[in-house]
Amino acid sequence: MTKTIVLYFSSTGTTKQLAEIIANKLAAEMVELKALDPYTPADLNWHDEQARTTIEQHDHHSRVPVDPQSLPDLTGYDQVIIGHPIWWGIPPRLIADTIDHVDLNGKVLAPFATSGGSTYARSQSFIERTIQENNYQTTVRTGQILHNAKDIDQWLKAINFM
Ligand SMILES: Cc1cc2nc3c(=O)[nH]c(=O)nc-3n(C[C@H](O)[C@H](O)[C@H](O)COP(=O)(O)O)c2cc1C
Repeated sequence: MTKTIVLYFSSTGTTKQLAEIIANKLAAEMVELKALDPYTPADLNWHDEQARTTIEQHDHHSRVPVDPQSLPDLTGYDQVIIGHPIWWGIPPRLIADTIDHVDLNGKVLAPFATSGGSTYARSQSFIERTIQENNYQTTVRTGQILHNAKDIDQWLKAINFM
């Protein structure tokens, strides 16, 4: 039987809600990714040029450490779903650090996000580039911005996860 795990990062709970719906639908394990240095509300203020997330997200190819204790062992899983918010058009940079530190070789990876309006296109490129940087043999499905249970059903069917 195909085994799926859902990893998610969520700073204000929106992505978490969707990750929970997905995990329930697929009867999949779910794991929360945490920043090694947790984000404060001030860090998330995109109106502030000096806010931590503004600086991190504009620092190309940088990595933000994920808490290694939040990382699961992916041995035995065939399919990996990664959920995240969109920050400045792309995934939070700890998602790249996560990809660096879990072994995605041989897995099918399906990313999704929640956003205030951005599409998934730039995030898809970000995820695919990070997979290439790690030389993983990973099949990356087309990611999507998800809003509700209906979107989730459509997406999971489109990527052959349901
Ligand atoms: C620092 C920061 C930057 C953001 N940048 C974008 C963006 O570029 N495009 C967008 O559509 N939404 C943006 N958002 C909105 C979030 O993607 C959206 O609120 C998301 O659902 C939050 O998910 P979470 O509650 O799981 O953290 C940003 C939010 C924050 C905090």
